[in-house]
Amino acid sequence: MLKPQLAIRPSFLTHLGRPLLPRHLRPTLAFTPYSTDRQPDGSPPSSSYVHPKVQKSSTYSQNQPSHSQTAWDRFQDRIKHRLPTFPAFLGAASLITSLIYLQYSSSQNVERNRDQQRRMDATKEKIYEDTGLHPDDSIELHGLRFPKVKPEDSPFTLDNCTVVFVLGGPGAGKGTQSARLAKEFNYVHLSAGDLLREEQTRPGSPYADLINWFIREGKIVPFEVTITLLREAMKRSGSNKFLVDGFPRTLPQGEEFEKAVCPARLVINFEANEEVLESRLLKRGETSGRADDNIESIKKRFRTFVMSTYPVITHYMQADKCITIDSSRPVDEVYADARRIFSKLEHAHPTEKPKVEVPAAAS
Ligand SMILES: Nc1ncnc2c1ncn2[C@@H]1O[C@H](COP(=O)(O)OP(=O)(O)O)[C@@H](O)[C@H]1O
Ligand SMILES: O=c1ccn([C@@H]2O[C@H](COP(=O)(O)OP(=O)(O)O)[C@@H](O)[C@H]2O)c(=O)[nH]1
Repeated sequence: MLKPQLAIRPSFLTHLGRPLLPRHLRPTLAFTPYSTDRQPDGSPPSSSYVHPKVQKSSTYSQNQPSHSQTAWDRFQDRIKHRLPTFPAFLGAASLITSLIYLQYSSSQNVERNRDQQRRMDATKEKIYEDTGLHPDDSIELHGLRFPKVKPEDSPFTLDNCTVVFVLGGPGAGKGTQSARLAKEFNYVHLSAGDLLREEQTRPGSPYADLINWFIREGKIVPFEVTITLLREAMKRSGSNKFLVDGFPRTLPQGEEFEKAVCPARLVINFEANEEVLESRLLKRGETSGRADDNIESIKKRFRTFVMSTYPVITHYMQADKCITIDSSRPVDEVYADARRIFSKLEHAHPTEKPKVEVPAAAS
């Protein structure tokens, strides 16, 4: 009985080399039939014994290379005798080329990095000479260089504290109402704007130019500066009840403050339309001496409020932590609503806002 047996033993190299050969040189799979019958001399069947009927039709004449040998056969022979084949040669060549290229590019990188380092050192020296601030400990923003503030250097977390954020557009009456509330309900009133203005005029403050520029432009001073000033003021006060007026100005500021210092108990939003706000601010500008109470800065402040601060109010409204008071009414009327809220705050459940009905702001 004849059984076919694969003469080509599958190996990685035969598969590797096969596609490189032109189609007409590729072998068709040749079978070397062998017999399971006993051999003519009576010895047991052997895979090396080829039946005479099929011996002639075999593609391979066993160990003897013949003139009709194909390129594939020669390739097979080379593998068998562990001689280098074309794909192996190609692989080795590409490996060597890659190594040479890697070596070349890494030496180029080293040179480029050295060059960059030299340029950075020169710039740092110049910054140090020009500003007296060490470049590694300072930041440049809008052409202004100021020392890096690291709130983690002065950690301050309050346990058992009550913080109420007082928000609203510029001129909404945050400062006016907060001052009265703080007095009556024994809170410490911290106006972020006032703290920044104090820092701006403090002799030797490295942040003076920076704060001046941001306030005049109606932009929000980098948070690290403001939170540091707030923390210092909170520490100094020795209290644990704060009305934080005009802060947070952005969502990340609120998140950071609540995480690092203390969660807000409540948010009061004083609301009035831009027409009312503008006329109040222009009037205040006649005597306030503030660099931002002029029409150009006011317009910019309105834009910043809508873009950056209103989302903070919306966020706390959605969290059911915010009460809005119509502040376009006279000061006393506004205060009457505000004090009703604070009267109930002490007795309200610590996670709930006080249930007080206040008239909606006119749109
Ligand atoms: N309810 C009000 N009606 C009229 N004027 C007000 C009222 N509340 C505050 N003001 C005045 O408007 C200006 C802005 O008030 P302020 O409390 O400084 O606002 P904010 O702190 O929100 O900028 C101040 O001159 C203040 O006296
Ligand atoms: O947390 C704050 C509070 C205030 N400001 C700056 O201080 C200015 C005045 O703020 P303030 O609250 O004193 O006045 P408002 O604009 O609300 O009338 C703002 O326009 C900002 O430039 C800031 O950058 N971060």
